[in-house]
Amino acid sequence: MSKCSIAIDIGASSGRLIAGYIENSQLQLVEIHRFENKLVEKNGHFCWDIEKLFSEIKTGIGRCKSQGFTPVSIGIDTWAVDFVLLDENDQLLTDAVAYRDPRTDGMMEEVFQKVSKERLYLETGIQFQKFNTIYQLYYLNMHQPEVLQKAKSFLMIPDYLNFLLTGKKVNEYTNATSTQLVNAFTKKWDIELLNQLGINTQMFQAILPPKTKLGNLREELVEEFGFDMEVILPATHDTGSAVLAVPEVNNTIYISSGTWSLIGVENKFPICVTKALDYNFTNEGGVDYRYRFLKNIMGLWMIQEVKRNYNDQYDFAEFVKLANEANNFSAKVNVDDDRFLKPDNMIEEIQKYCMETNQDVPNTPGEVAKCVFDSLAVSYQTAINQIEEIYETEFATINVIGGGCQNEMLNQLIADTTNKEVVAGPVEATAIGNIVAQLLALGDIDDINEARNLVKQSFEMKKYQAITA
Ligand SMILES: Nc1ncnc2c1ncn2[C@@H]1O[C@H](COP(=O)(O)OP(=O)(O)O)[C@@H](O)[C@H]1O
Ligand SMILES: C[C@H](O)[C@H](O)[C@@H](O)C(=O)COP(=O)(O)O
Ligand SMILES: [Mg+2]
Repeated sequence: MSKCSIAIDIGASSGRLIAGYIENSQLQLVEIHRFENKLVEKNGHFCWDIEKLFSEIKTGIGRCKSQGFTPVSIGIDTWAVDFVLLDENDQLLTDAVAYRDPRTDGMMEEVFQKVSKERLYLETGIQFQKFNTIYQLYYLNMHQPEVLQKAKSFLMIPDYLNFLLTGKKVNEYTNATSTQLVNAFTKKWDIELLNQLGINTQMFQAILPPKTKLGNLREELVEEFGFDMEVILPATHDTGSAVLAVPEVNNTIYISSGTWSLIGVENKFPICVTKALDYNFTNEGGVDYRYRFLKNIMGLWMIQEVKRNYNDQYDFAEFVKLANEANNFSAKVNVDDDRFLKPDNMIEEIQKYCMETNQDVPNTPGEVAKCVFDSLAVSYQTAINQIEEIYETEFATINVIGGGCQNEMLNQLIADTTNKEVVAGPVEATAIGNIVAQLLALGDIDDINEARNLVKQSFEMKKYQAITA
């Protein structure tokens, strides 16, 4: 039986359980279990099926031994901002409502009546996304105050899954920063801000950093699995784990390319200057209290929805092939328009946008896909220009990580549009960062530099240069 550490990485479109271990000075990965993640409608809201997700986690853990692995540790990472509330008996008071649910429409403006946008940004350094946790809680404050008053525990999605595994209730730092309720400098819950918004401060848990050893499994789970293991906090915000796996951060802009495209750089300090506010960049927490200066771009969510609209008739590789064949189609959309956050039909929304802007309307799967990929590349270029304006320097390399780095057409489009070298990989950057954080906690790796060198020597990266016309 091989000893390993297990990463549970659950993104907005898929989850995976990956076993990781070091052999021959390389990080070896074995995918043990992969499952779909998607929104479900529950009690009038878009929600995550948290019970199904935990069941999939247990299925994956149950498969380890049969695949020859004895896990010594496990870490869970997921998307950001979303949470559940527990009552005094640790029972769920809320569903796991998803950030794409329209309940937060207008909540940002309500909060600005109490706290200015400028103050929020100067203190938290977090980008203004209408689905941030602060606006979700403010919705509850306005429409279901009794729920907030009864709440004894606020747990973000990975925190809750950790609670189900261990019985321990903590808030992990990198994900807590995505709430826009953590002070970027003290790295603690901003109690004054919470009080000003009338949000119950008692339900928040201690904020603990990545590499914290949370404890062992609940007894009943040890019996169920036939083995125990340490539950360790990675960067439980999936993008925080992905960025840890970026092999070379110097002079590099990363694009964590999955359901979202998170484009940014790694810092040792927060950047909360006016220009960063104007361009809506964020300073999410990273491992070792570094900062992820980045912004959300709508991402491959758009092609995921196009795929769904075509009843999954084409897979992602086929969309790339069809887009390449539609190379004369040139209409583009502003991917960051809120209309693309959760449209009833993504294809129709893209077509409407093109009509409204007097462009050719995409009618074939290839034209729609090309419009999405071309539009993403333009949005990346804009964000890169903004980063270089704020940093007053040029970055030489763009490192695309995550599932989207398999989109060779988009990688080439990014190189052509930005005239920079694009390095693609690793695909499972998030899971890699998750495992690496565990190995750092276990002392198998000394520090982040050693971790990034291990990633560099373990995974192949593909390079793209701009093709001049
Ligand atoms: N073979 C492929 N070719 C092109 N794109 C791909 C391929 N496989 C996956 N993708 C892209 O990767 C995306 C999923 O990336 P992933 O990081 O797994 O997302 P998340 O973590 O948000 O669930 C898909 O939406 C798709 O656009
Ligand atoms: C809603 C957040 O902005 C989102 O979680 C983002 O931060 C993120 O991490 C998305 O990861 P995916 O793997 O789902 O693209
Ligand atoms: Mg992901």
